[in-house]
Amino acid sequence: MPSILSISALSKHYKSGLKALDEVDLSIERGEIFALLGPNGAGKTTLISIVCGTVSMTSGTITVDGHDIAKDFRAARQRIGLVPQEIAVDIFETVWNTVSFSRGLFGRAPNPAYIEQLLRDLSLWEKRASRIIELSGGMKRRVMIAKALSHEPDLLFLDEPTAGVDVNLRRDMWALVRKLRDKGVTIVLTTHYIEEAEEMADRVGVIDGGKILLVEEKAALMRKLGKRRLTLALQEPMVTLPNELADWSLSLERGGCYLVYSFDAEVKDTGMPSLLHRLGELGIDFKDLDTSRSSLEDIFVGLVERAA
Ligand SMILES: Nc1ncnc2c1ncn2[C@@H]1O[C@H](COP(=O)(O)OP(=O)(O)OP(=O)(O)O)[C@@H](O)[C@H]1O
Repeated sequence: MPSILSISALSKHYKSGLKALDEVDLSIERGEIFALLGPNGAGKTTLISIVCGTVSMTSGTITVDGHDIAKDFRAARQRIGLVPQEIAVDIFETVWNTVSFSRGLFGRAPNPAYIEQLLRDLSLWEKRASRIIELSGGMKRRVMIAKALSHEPDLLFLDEPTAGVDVNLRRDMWALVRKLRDKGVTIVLTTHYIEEAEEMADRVGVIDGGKILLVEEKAALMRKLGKRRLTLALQEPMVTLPNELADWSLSLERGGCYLVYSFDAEVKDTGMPSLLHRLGELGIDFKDLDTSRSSLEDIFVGLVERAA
């Protein structure tokens, strides 16, 4: 079966001369949650807008469920749901009408039972007769999702789904996205919250300056680039590292009060026991120790810095 979304050699040069996308290749597989990460201005929204037909491409090819967006736009677009960053609905319209009308715009026959189930799944059923203006911010966001799903798309784009929402709502959104995936919807989300990608994504893509820097399964990425850190709070601050410790990758932090050892998270012989033994021999005492694993955020920042 072909990928649900296949992008090849996609470039976008805005009239200003800015190259927002530069020969981007990307395939999204059916049923996955894919997180597209990138700093401000990386090209994420441009990419989504081109796939959804609101921005024209300069060159490249895009197919959605096998339909080329240049040749067969309607069929391609019908398979896509888009939840944009901004809440864009008629605020004086009711929840029910907003979601039902949107289905009609995609040429789908009315299906009140489907819309009812959708509103129930999104905890909006009780609010179906309310006007959008009467809803809380979190409910408005859920209406945007219901609207995007009204025509039963296979591929859902969520552009910054949790920007500016509180922690509880963010967790609700994550649960909702997982539920949608379990129902067979493929999800592409853009986010600045690396925690969000770490929590939800099956695969992660990193984009910067209009170029895809990396696409990788999240777990493999964390394994490959992840480091562990052993932090020792020293009894006595150290000014420099003694030569006797040159075999370990060590650094001093916070005015020499902490000794930090970074090591590969995956290797069998971490070098940690021998380091602790050596410290004992050298009479270097510590009052506390802590180990941690590098986060997707550390990996992301490292990648973008290297590219810059
Ligand atoms: N209509 C436009 N005309 C000219 N340049 C544009 C236009 N829209 C976007 N750009 C530029 O294209 C680049 C990519 O913008 P885009 O909105 O795709 O980035 P993004 O990754 O979505 O950023 P953010 O995370 O801030 O939303 C930016 O430099 C932006 O200023």
